Amino acid sequence: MNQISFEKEWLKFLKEYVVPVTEKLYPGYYPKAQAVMNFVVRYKPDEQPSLRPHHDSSTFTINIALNSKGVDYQGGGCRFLRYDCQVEAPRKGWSFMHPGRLTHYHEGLPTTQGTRYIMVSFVDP
Ligand SMILES: O=C(O)CCC(=O)C(=O)O
Ligand SMILES: [Fe+2]
Repeated sequence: MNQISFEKEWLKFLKEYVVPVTEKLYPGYYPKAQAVMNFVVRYKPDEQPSLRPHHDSSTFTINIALNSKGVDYQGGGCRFLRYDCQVEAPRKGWSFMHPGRLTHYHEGLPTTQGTRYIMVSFVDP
Protein backbone atom coordinates (compact mmCIF):
# COMPACT_ATOMS: atom_id res chain seq x y z
CA MET A 1 0.00 0.00 0.00
CA ASN A 2 3.04 2.23 0.26
CA GLN A 3 3.05 1.95 -3.55
CA ILE A 4 -0.16 3.97 -3.63
CA SER A 5 0.22 5.91 -0.32
CA PHE A 6 -2.60 3.97 1.29
CA GLU A 7 -0.72 2.09 4.02
CA LYS A 8 -2.09 4.03 7.01
CA GLU A 9 -5.69 3.81 5.81
CA TRP A 10 -5.36 0.08 5.13
CA LEU A 11 -3.99 -0.65 8.62
CA LYS A 12 -6.88 1.31 10.15
CA PHE A 13 -9.39 -0.61 8.03
CA LEU A 14 -7.77 -3.87 9.11
CA LYS A 15 -8.08 -3.02 12.82
CA GLU A 16 -11.62 -1.62 12.62
CA TYR A 17 -13.28 -4.06 10.24
CA VAL A 18 -11.24 -7.20 9.73
CA VAL A 19 -10.22 -7.92 13.33
CA PRO A 20 -13.83 -8.07 14.65
CA VAL A 21 -14.81 -10.47 11.85
CA THR A 22 -11.79 -12.66 12.57
CA GLU A 23 -12.59 -12.77 16.29
CA LYS A 24 -16.16 -13.77 15.55
CA LEU A 25 -15.20 -16.51 13.10
CA TYR A 26 -12.30 -17.87 15.14
CA PRO A 27 -13.17 -17.47 18.84
CA GLY A 28 -10.06 -17.43 20.98
CA TYR A 29 -7.83 -16.16 18.22
CA TYR A 30 -6.96 -12.53 18.85
CA PRO A 31 -5.31 -11.23 15.72
CA LYS A 32 -2.71 -8.56 16.20
CA ALA A 33 -3.68 -7.14 12.82
CA GLN A 34 -0.03 -6.75 11.97
CA ALA A 35 0.45 -6.57 8.26
CA VAL A 36 3.88 -5.73 6.93
CA MET A 37 3.25 -6.84 3.36
CA ASN A 38 0.40 -4.93 1.75
CA PHE A 39 0.78 -4.55 -1.97
CA VAL A 40 -0.85 -4.20 -5.36
CA VAL A 41 -0.26 -6.91 -7.96
CA ARG A 42 -0.54 -6.14 -11.68
CA TYR A 43 -0.97 -8.99 -14.16
CA LYS A 44 -0.52 -8.44 -17.90
CA PRO A 45 -0.11 -11.10 -20.61
CA ASP A 46 3.22 -9.67 -21.83
CA GLU A 47 4.57 -8.64 -18.42
CA GLN A 48 3.67 -10.85 -15.46
CA PRO A 49 0.65 -12.92 -16.59
CA SER A 50 0.49 -15.30 -13.61
CA LEU A 51 1.99 -16.35 -10.29
CA ARG A 52 3.33 -19.85 -9.78
CA PRO A 53 1.97 -22.02 -6.92
CA HIS A 54 3.11 -20.89 -3.47
CA HIS A 55 2.22 -20.40 0.18
CA ASP A 56 2.00 -16.88 1.56
CA SER A 57 4.11 -15.74 4.49
CA SER A 58 0.99 -14.81 6.43
CA THR A 59 -1.38 -16.25 9.00
CA PHE A 60 -4.14 -15.23 6.66
CA THR A 61 -4.23 -13.29 3.42
CA ILE A 62 -6.75 -10.76 2.16
CA ASN A 63 -7.09 -10.53 -1.62
CA ILE A 64 -9.18 -7.67 -3.06
CA ALA A 65 -10.23 -7.29 -6.71
CA LEU A 66 -9.36 -3.81 -7.93
CA ASN A 67 -10.89 -4.19 -11.37
CA SER A 68 -13.31 -6.43 -13.27
CA LYS A 69 -12.96 -9.62 -15.24
CA GLY A 70 -14.68 -9.41 -18.61
CA VAL A 71 -14.38 -5.63 -18.60
CA ASP A 72 -10.75 -4.85 -17.79
CA TYR A 73 -9.16 -8.24 -18.38
CA GLN A 74 -9.76 -11.88 -19.35
CA GLY A 75 -8.50 -14.96 -17.53
CA GLY A 76 -6.95 -14.51 -14.08
CA GLY A 77 -8.14 -15.69 -10.69
CA CYS A 78 -6.70 -17.38 -7.65
CA ARG A 79 -6.67 -21.18 -7.65
CA PHE A 80 -6.25 -23.40 -4.57
CA LEU A 81 -4.54 -26.50 -5.89
CA ARG A 82 -5.31 -28.90 -3.06
CA TYR A 83 -9.04 -28.21 -3.20
CA ASP A 84 -9.20 -27.74 -6.96
CA CYS A 85 -11.23 -24.60 -6.48
CA GLN A 86 -10.73 -21.08 -7.66
CA VAL A 87 -11.97 -17.58 -7.05
CA GLU A 88 -12.28 -16.37 -10.59
CA ALA A 89 -14.28 -13.23 -10.90
CA PRO A 90 -15.01 -11.43 -7.66
CA ARG A 91 -16.77 -8.11 -8.18
CA LYS A 92 -14.54 -5.07 -8.12
CA GLY A 93 -13.89 -4.13 -4.49
CA TRP A 94 -14.86 -7.55 -3.16
CA SER A 95 -12.35 -9.58 -1.27
CA PHE A 96 -11.68 -13.05 0.00
CA MET A 97 -9.52 -14.32 2.82
CA HIS A 98 -7.54 -17.54 3.05
CA PRO A 99 -4.95 -19.10 5.36
CA GLY A 100 -1.45 -18.26 4.25
CA ARG A 101 0.68 -21.19 5.27
CA LEU A 102 0.43 -24.95 5.08
CA THR A 103 -3.12 -25.61 3.88
CA HIS A 104 -3.82 -23.18 1.07
CA TYR A 105 -1.19 -23.71 -1.59
CA HIS A 106 -2.36 -21.44 -4.40
CA GLU A 107 -1.49 -19.76 -7.69
CA GLY A 108 -2.45 -16.70 -9.72
CA LEU A 109 -4.01 -17.94 -12.97
CA PRO A 110 -2.82 -16.43 -16.28
CA THR A 111 -4.35 -13.14 -17.31
CA THR A 112 -4.83 -13.61 -21.05
CA GLN A 113 -5.98 -10.12 -22.08
CA GLY A 114 -5.94 -6.64 -20.55
CA THR A 115 -4.61 -5.84 -17.09
CA ARG A 116 -5.75 -7.39 -13.81
CA TYR A 117 -5.12 -5.51 -10.56
CA ILE A 118 -5.52 -6.94 -7.07
CA MET A 119 -4.54 -5.78 -3.63
CA VAL A 120 -3.01 -8.33 -1.29
CA SER A 121 -2.36 -8.09 2.43
CA PHE A 122 -0.41 -10.65 4.47
CA VAL A 123 -1.89 -10.38 7.96
CA ASP A 124 -0.26 -11.39 11.27
CA PRO A 125 2.83 -12.71 9.54
O1 LIG B 1 -3.66 -13.72 -8.40
C1 LIG B 1 -4.12 -13.97 -7.28
O2 LIG B 1 -5.31 -13.77 -7.00
C2 LIG B 1 -3.21 -14.56 -6.23
C3 LIG B 1 -2.22 -13.55 -5.67
C4 LIG B 1 -1.31 -14.18 -4.65
O3 LIG B 1 -1.38 -15.33 -4.38
C5 LIG B 1 -0.30 -13.38 -3.94
O4 LIG B 1 -0.09 -12.20 -4.30
O5 LIG B 1 0.32 -13.91 -3.00
FE1 LIG C 1 -0.33 -15.80 -2.60
